[in-house]
Amino acid sequence: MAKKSSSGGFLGGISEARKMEIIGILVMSLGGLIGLSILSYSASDYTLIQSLSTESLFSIDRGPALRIQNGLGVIGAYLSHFFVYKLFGYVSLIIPIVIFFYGWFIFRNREIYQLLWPTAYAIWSMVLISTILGWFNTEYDWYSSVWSGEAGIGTARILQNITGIGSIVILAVFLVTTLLALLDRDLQATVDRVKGWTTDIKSSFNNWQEDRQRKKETKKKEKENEAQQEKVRQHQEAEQRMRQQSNSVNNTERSVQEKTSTPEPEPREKERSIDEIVEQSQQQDRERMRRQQEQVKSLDQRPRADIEKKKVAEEEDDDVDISVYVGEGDEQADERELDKQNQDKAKEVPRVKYKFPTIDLLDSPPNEGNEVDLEEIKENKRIILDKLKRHKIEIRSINAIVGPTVTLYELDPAPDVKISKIESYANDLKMATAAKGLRIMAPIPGRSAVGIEVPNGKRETVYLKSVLNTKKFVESDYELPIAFGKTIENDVFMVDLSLMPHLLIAGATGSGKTVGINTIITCLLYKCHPDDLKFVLIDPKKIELSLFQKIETQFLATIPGADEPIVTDTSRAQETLESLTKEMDERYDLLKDGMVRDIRAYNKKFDNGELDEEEGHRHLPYIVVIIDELADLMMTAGKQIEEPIARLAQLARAVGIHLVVATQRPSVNVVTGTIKANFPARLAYQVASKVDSRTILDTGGADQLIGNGDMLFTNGGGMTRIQNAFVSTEEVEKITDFIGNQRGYNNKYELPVINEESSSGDIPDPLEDIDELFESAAKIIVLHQQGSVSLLQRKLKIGYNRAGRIIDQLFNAGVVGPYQGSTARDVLVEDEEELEELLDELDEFER
Ligand SMILES: Nc1ncnc2c1ncn2[C@@H]1O[C@H](COP(=O)(O)OP(=O)(O)OP(=O)(O)O)[C@@H](O)[C@H]1O
Repeated sequence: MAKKSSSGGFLGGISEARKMEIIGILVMSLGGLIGLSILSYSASDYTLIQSLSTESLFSIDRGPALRIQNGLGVIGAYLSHFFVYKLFGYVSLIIPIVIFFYGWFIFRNREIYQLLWPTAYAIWSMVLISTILGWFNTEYDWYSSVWSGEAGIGTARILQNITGIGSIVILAVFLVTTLLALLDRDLQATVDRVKGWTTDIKSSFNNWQEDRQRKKETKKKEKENEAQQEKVRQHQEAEQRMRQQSNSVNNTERSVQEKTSTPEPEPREKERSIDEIVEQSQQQDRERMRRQQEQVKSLDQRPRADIEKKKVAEEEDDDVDISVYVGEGDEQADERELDKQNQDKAKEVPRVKYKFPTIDLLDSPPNEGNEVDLEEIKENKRIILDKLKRHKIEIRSINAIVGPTVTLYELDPAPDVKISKIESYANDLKMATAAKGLRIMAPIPGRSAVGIEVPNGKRETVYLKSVLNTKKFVESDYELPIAFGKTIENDVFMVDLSLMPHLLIAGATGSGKTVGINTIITCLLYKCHPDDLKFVLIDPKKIELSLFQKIETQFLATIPGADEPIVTDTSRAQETLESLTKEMDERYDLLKDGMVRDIRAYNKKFDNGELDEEEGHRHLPYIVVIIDELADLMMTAGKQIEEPIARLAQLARAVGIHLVVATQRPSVNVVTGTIKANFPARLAYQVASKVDSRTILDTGGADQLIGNGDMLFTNGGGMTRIQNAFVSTEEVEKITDFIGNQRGYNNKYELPVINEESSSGDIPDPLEDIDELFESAAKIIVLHQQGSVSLLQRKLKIGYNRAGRIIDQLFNAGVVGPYQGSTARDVLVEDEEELEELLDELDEFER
């Protein structure tokens, strides 16, 4: 519903949208009436109205006024005299047409500034055409002045005075170029339209094929399901028979054992279908990861011929060639291209009026490209060769690739040199170059060369604008594109977060993590509409992400009743993560209901109107959860935080929930095995030690980085060194102001309410809604002597919330002790015998 205007009075009750519609109609009518008066212009009307007295206008007998031929009467006679006679003749018709269009734009609530260029074009055409017609009027008496008006004739005369007969040639040239400009625009538009049609036809054909395929698969699955259910039914019947037999033998035993072994067709089926979705999406992820790894590899193996090459003069005292390369980097896009694309994208979502941040909010780099210090390169070459010569290692040639932060020296050793030997002299080389951050790759992955990265004396800041304003970023069709920065070859390094699917970041304090997170968020803000993306920001340090509270109504998702848009305390963080797991479960149900495999297919189906809103279907935005400082959370809440993170990381990829988790302390008790196993994409800034580097990257290297956004990225395959793009706090502020000052959504995106009792230990009535798995759960807990939610999740293959609920019921029944934070609850029942007694008591109590 349109929001009512808050101002009081008569207009106070009218919504903004309705006001615009009324104004639009008024303006369109004005245009229509002026048009009518011009079209019905009659030269005699003006003489007639001059003879009319004011009284005659107000007399009931209209008399002479009746003779006015203009469709708008006396007013029309005046208006048309002004427009047709005084201004540009009938060509003045362009003016009411323009006014009409303005009215239409207001009526449809469209951006008026889009009419600026067409208005200028229309006015220019009006002056030009009336001048051409006026020119004929001045030359040929027979030609009526109503076509050009006095203004047209006047401009034609002035032109004739200045340029004589050449004036008609000039006018003809203007006319042709004006027409060309119009034709050109339309031609492009026509070509685009035709292209659009062919792609539409293609995509609907593909959709049709996909649909057919899907239907086939669904039928197959249904058949399988039926067969499975039949099996389960038979199994149940057999059990039933057995139960009846054993009933007479041992009544007590039956109650516990049978319930444990009875299969549950409904939840099983649900689990199975979720498993299928997960399995399929994992398979897709593996495939994507393989492609990304290939991409990274191809970066390493790229022929050097396609980058700009400069050769340093050879030195006299040695005969080793050195060639210096500077990557040309990615092609820059037109300054306005991203903005234009975003304007179109915003129009496609009429649900909310939204303007993407414009590229000019980002600072322009002071100078393009990085300077190459040839002296420094020569000096490093000399040191490297010198050292290696002393160890009798012969090098045939050297390539130096100058990146924004480091220069990579690629050494081509003589055939008899053992490459691993060079690595053993790493420390020696480090001492000799006195360079902090020297990294040796022996060999460079996929090549038979040795790489030595030496930091540049003067490093180049990679401005975010120079990364975002490239064709690569602008034209990318990634769902969640992140352009981290530039590689050593000056290429923009870009990934799709929706494919990664989660990202683990580590870096010592001051290494550039916060800037890195700001880069990630900014990239997403420049490419994603708030309808398609929400952030959940968890910031225990309280200040790092506070800048983003301004975009609350557009981009932030919170739990209901949250007092702050950014989560800063641990218990809230825990609640939020649990709520996210619930959102994930709900999304899986929606996907299952919609019979689709992932969020893309689901949204496509929903947007095509194939899913019913009344059945709870909705457009699902991606949710990017950013945790800045995992260590703080893990130290205070441990398992309570780890569990939902691991569960989200394992399962949430298909439903569009992605995690970006950063930590200063990548120690094993923060980045635990469970967390690591579920985060294949890792990003390391400079860390304090080799051990830290191993924890995050599974290998050394991050300890050799040199801070300020120097980073290593791996997605399970190779490792890429990147200089993180720099975005300043001021730039982020400008962007968040730009977005935050817009009206946004009436309601924030709220995550589902979690079952309070499952996390806080509130006590539900023990006799109400006892879970079917209650007794099985009790047995498991007593058997393992461990009152933990995750144990039940694993053993019973159920969700976190359900497991939590059962634990609370077990607490009420006296099987486990109270909630004790990060450690598991105490088990109060010693063995199965005691448990059976307790359950019997409970049975009696129920009766
Ligand atoms: N990509 C970059 N390019 C240039 N300078 C950078 C870059 N990233 C960070 N810096 C510099 O390093 C400083 C520290 O960065 P940042 O605040 O991101 O570190 P941090 O790892 O978040 O530290 P902490 O954990 O203490 O908050 C910045 O103020 C900036 O001057």
